[in-house]
Amino acid sequence: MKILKFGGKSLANGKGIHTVVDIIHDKVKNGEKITVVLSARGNSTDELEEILEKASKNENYKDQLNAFKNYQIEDFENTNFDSEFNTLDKLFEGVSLLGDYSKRIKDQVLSQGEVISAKLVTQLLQKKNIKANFTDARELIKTDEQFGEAQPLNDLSKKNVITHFQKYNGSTVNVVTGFIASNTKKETTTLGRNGSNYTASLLANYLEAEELQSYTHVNGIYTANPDLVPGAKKIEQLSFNEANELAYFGANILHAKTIIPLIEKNIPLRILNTFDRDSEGTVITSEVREKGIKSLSVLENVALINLQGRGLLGKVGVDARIFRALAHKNINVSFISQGSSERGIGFVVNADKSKEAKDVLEQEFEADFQKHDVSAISIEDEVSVVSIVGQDLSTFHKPYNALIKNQITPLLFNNTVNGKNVSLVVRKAQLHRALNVIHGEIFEISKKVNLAIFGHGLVGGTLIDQMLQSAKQIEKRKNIVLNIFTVANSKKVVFDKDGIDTDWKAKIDKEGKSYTIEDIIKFADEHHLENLIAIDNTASVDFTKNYIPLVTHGFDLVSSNKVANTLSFDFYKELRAKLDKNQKQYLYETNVGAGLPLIDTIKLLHLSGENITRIKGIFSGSLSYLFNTFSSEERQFSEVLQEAIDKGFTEPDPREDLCGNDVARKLLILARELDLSNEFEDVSIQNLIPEYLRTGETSSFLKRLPELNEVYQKVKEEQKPGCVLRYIGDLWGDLSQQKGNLDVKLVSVPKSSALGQVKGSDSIFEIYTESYGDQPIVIQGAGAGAAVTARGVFGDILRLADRE
Ligand SMILES: NC(=O)C1=CN([C@@H]2O[C@H](COP(=O)(O)OP(=O)(O)OC[C@H]3O[C@@H](n4cnc5c(N)ncnc54)[C@H](O)[C@@H]3O)[C@@H](O)[C@H]2O)C=CC1
Ligand SMILES: N[C@@H](CC=O)C(=O)O
Repeated sequence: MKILKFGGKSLANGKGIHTVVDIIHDKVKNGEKITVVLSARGNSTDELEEILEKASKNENYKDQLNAFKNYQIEDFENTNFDSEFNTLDKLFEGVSLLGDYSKRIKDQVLSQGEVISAKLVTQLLQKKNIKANFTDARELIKTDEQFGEAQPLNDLSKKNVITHFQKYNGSTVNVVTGFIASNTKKETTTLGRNGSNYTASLLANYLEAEELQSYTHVNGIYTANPDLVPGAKKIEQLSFNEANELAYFGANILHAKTIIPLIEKNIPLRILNTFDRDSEGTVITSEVREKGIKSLSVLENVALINLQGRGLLGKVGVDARIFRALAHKNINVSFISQGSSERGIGFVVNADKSKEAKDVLEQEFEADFQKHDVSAISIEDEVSVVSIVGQDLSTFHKPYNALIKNQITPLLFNNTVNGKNVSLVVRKAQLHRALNVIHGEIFEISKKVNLAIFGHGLVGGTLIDQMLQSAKQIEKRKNIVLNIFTVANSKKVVFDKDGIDTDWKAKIDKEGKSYTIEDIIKFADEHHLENLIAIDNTASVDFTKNYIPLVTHGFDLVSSNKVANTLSFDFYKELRAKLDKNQKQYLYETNVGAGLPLIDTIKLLHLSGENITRIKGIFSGSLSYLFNTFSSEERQFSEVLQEAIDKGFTEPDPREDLCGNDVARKLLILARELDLSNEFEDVSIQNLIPEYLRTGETSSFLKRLPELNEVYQKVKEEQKPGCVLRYIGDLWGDLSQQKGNLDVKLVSVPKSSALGQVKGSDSIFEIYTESYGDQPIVIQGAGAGAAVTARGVFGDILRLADRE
């Protein structure tokens, strides 16, 4: 004999009911001996409870009651539930008159949900010529008188069940009401929420069934709730002990009580999906596998109670008083954490008991309040408990660190003495994100990194294309999913929580909306996006105002934009303090030398104590191209400059390069890497733009480029023979002092020198240090260009994504 139990979601609508009937029909036709246990349909139990509440408050409950009745019959015209509906009418009327109800009445009301669903399925089976028998569990399962949470009287119940089933020789399907029972006075009782599973498990035990099959709307037990964690994986097999732990820690697909009758008779429990008949589900047996399972479960409807006070410190018997007072009111405490330094005790109770728990404790500690030994008893309602079942403490640092990096600080932490389960209380608003972060870490499945890209011009646009092209490879090789959830320019933004696709440009043109940075933060928050990185590919001063809000809302930063690192030294320090405080990182390798590994090299040399004495070189890719080409070819200055612009080497406004600001910024960024506190104004800059061309629109400047020809032709011709023009940056002086000397200027150098040899758009950086003496460390390569810069930004993103 197999016991089949169908949950409310399987029975919620006509399609579900017919699927259930088909499953039963097929099994019977297959010659299987089965008994069926049913829950109430859909949300019927909750609905009945709500109507009851309304009736007791003398509110209009009749509309909702009529809707309830219609729901029960709507897809099934020939059914008749007059008797159940009359019972409900009378019960609600009585409650409405009295303005109150007892737990006994509530059980009578709620029981009608199971009676209706079992009667309905029985009738439908009979119509399909299956011998089906409506079985009211109240006739069989006898309990004590604890209405709402009744305990079965096992001997009596077992005797009743066996006698009843003996009446049927196995060819009849008993369709049994789950959840409900009765006491010895024949009054209806219920077995507590999720009680239908318990009914099925009791029947399996009494009848020594071969298997209990619990049909749900999911394919089995998952490593986490797949509705909340898309990466959750199905668990094929579990031991009873593991299932028990999961049940205790909130896996509501199981009920802790369900397992025990099955363990007693070693009956496997299989969790199946009504709507996916090919799935094997999860089977729970006594077999223990060597490598235990890990799973995440959640208790959502809980509250955290905090008892605080100086007088609690070291006082004997406080805990005992708390537990005694709560036990007296039948309030269960699931997790507790005690901190002597905080002089407080925090513990978790069911949310619906939190108010009562607070009242009880206020009474118990009334005298202690007066003596100021206890200062406050507070309730935090909006919390959830996440339990990592099977989590060894030795590796717990991984999920914990990941939580902290995502700005989720658990309110309370608790582990079992065997060190195999860890529970964390987190704020409800952070639950979704917390689950995904922990799950990603403990199962080492792909880590999702959520990216917000600001600026999609030459660099930003190339970066997006590079990322979309390599995303699959990166997921395969590094287990990292790069999810670009937003792209924004100076005016418009598009969002897609699941990641933009190759049509992003068209989307931003057609669907883009205006935005503020708060909209981006809100979107990430509302969609519980974890591992956030904001990428600045603008050249905007204004945008840098968003850095601190982004950091304080949990974003790491990557930027090709050099502005933030070259604003006042105060802002530079403030940003770093905010990054430290929020445990966030800011990477900007492309700020100097585009894709060249310059900043990292300087940082490491400086950190390792190497004394850097001077950094000199050609810092600008565009000006390198300009002067290399102009010096070696007989061409107009303006023609070569236009070429540098067209090749994407210059800044969005090329005057930023020509006036020396871009090189000055790079020099200042390196100086600050060496802990020098120079300001931008400290840089001595030779501006290459004649004064009369410095102001006005970029577009009009671009039209007047030929006016530069005469000036630079003269400079070229006035050089010594064998010399070429180079625009260089030089950082020098006693670099152990607060400030260094920073020079940006046009020089004429021998063609045969290191600087004179540089070609194309290459940059060259000579790093002089104490240990290397006169022989500088030289870094040379493409110093500008959208492709190399985007690659460098991509590298920074991967570095952040890859860290533990
Ligand atoms: N081109 C190169 O070789 C290198 C460039 N960089 C840096 O890369 C950055 C981007 O350069 P390009 O792509 O050439 O510029 P671009 O002008 O082609 O693109 C800039 C983008 O930023 C957007 N934008 C401007 N202000 C904004 C704001 N306040 N909020 C949001 N978006 C805004 C624009 O709408 C545009 O999409 C610059 O900071 C530049 O210094 C760094 C290293 C090398
Ligand atoms: N405009 C810059 C681009 C890189 O920072 C340059 O020419 O070097």
